[in-house]
Amino acid sequence: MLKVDVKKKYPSFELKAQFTINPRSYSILLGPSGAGKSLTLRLIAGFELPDQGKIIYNEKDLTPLPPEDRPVVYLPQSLGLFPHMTVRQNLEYPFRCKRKQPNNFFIKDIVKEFGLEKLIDKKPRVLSGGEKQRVALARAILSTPEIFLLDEPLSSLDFDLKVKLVKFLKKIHEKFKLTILHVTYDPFEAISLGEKILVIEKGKIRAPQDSKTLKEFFNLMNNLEKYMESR
Ligand SMILES: Nc1ncnc2c1ncn2[C@@H]1O[C@H](COP(=O)(O)OP(=O)(O)OP(=O)(O)O)[C@@H](O)[C@H]1O
Repeated sequence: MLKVDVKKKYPSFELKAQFTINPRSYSILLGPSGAGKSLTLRLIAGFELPDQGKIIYNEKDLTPLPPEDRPVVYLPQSLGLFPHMTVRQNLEYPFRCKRKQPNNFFIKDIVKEFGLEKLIDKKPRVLSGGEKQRVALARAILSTPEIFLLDEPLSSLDFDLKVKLVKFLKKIHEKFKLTILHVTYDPFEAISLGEKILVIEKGKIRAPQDSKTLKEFFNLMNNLEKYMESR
């Protein structure tokens, strides 16, 4: 289990985050722009350090560890694919990073699962938004982390593609039994994917069992129908 209990203060923003993530669960951190979603992920990944508090994973304190020693992968909004490398080279990167020979059986499996066969020798600049998302997710899986931190992974996609990738993420989550924390401002993504939805507003995360949050959650569900109709 991942336990987050941290505070971080900037001159114009303060984050107080206290929540837990269960193993193999799909959790959503839902909130508007500027609420502190990316900052929360960056604290868990170790790219930022908290002013107070700790991040504990399976009884181990991750707080003093550098990003490379944490059992997490952080998938940024920009995806971080290497533009000068082909899809294959991007997928091999997690192995090279750990100074290991690429596991070609594992790569082949993932390429098939993610439908990347025809893209394998292409460079990221010629891929569509959805294809880039799939390559980035495939590469994240090949790095075999224990926790996936996905920062608005579907935000740049049109609605039809988003629906496809939502289904795909669900399938991948179930098949590989992943622990995912997915950040979004989109209630559709939250409700479609989240087994647990944490709501963040102005740097404060409210636990899902909190009644106000639940009320908001049900309002979101009611709004979902209207949202779908409006597309
Ligand atoms: N290194 C930093 N220095 C100063 N302020 C920061 C820093 N990092 C984040 N902030 C502030 O923290 C607030 C939350 O930023 P964050 O990127 O977490 O928002 P977000 O919820 O992910 O928004 P978006 O959906 O637009 O990406 C912002 O007001 C931002 O200016």
